[in-house]
Amino acid sequence: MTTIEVKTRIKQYQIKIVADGLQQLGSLVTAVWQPSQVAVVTDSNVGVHYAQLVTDELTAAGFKVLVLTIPAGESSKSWQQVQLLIEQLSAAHFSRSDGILALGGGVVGDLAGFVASIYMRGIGLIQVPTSLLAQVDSSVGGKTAIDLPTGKNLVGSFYQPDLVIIDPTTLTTLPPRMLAEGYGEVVKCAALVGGDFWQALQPISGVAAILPAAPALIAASVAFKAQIVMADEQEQGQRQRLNLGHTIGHAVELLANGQLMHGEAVAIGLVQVCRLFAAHDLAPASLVTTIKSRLMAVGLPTELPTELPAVSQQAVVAVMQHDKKVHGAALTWVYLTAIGQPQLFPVAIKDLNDWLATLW
Ligand SMILES: NC(=O)c1ccc[n+]([C@@H]2O[C@H](COP(=O)([O-])OP(=O)(O)OC[C@H]3O[C@@H](n4cnc5c(N)ncnc54)[C@H](O)[C@@H]3O)[C@@H](O)[C@H]2O)c1
Ligand SMILES: O=C(O)C(=O)C[C@@H](O)[C@H](O)[C@H](O)COP(=O)(O)O
Ligand SMILES: [Zn+2]
Repeated sequence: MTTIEVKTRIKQYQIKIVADGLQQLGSLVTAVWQPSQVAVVTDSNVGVHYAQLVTDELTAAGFKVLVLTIPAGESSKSWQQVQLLIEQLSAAHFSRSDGILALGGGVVGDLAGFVASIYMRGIGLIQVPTSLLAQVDSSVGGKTAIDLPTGKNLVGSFYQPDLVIIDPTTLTTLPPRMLAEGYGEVVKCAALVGGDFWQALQPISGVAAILPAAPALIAASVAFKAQIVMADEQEQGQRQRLNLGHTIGHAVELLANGQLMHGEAVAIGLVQVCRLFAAHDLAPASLVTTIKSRLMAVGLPTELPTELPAVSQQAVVAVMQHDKKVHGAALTWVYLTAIGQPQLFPVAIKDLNDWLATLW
């Protein structure tokens, strides 16, 4: 078992990376929660595999369990699902002594985390991520969110969990496309860190190579993210680096309307931001091929999806104006001058069209 400590201004918790952690869930959870009611929020794919095991473990440990299943997919990060979950918690008389255990990918974690943060102004939350993306990124750091038609994650909170239990064994049921998209966030993280982490990606070729490397990739990603979150929980400064590839990625993901997964859109965003800053002579052009080769090695997309008419330059610029890195009249970009060397760069909103012109 690997344990990583996270200490923020108001919360201290542990991230535990445990092979077969679901089989030990009862004892892991009782280390932080007294027996009470637990709502296991999961989705229609993940619940089939793991809801029974989790329920049995929690019940044996003395908890009363309510399983709440949402439809799988990004469209569940919605007001409608927030309302449904909250009404179900209230109908079951959940109190502030009770908690939510988010069992699933980033969609479940973001939605259930948001609900935990607003129901009764905040109840207990444990993240049990089951996708690679959620294990390397979304379960850690306390960002919770739902989407609006105008942009990704526009409603949410910073709400740290009481515990994160990462069981890499759950990745054995994850479909290859989802394994690859989670790897998109690993490439982002390794590109920010550089050094041994970046070197560790060089032998990974083909989706099948991700699974055996996963425990080490998860530990490296989570350790890095925890450091950033501890230094800047609410993204006033250096946490913005974790948004590398997301300024274009989030806009493309939203406009693709379900055709691209988050990690796929981030993969496109990573390569395109390197192209953009190279075109403006602010970064070496060689970075484009360096990043692209790691993403293409597992079959991730790297080009703007020009076959989707909704993803036009004009539409991307319009969506970017809702990016949470807009401060006043400028949007802060994250880019790399080298692997392991992220930088921030503000661009005036009024200049975004011209700024992006080289990409289309
Ligand atoms: N809060 C954050 O810091 C943060 C960070 C990165 C991404 N995100 C968000 O996370 C979301 C993407 O997360 P995701 O890629 O995990 O998507 P997801 O939650 O939709 O999961 C991907 C698919 O895999 C399935 N799945 C998950 N685990 C499985 C398993 N073990 N076995 C079988 N099927 C499984 C899901 O049902 C879904 O169909 C996006 O909404 C993104 O904005 C949040
Ligand atoms: O944790 C963070 O901070 C990140 O930026 C991680 C991102 O990978 C993640 O997609 C996050 O949800 C993006 O947040 P947003 O504030 O840009 O919506
Ligand atoms: Zn992301």
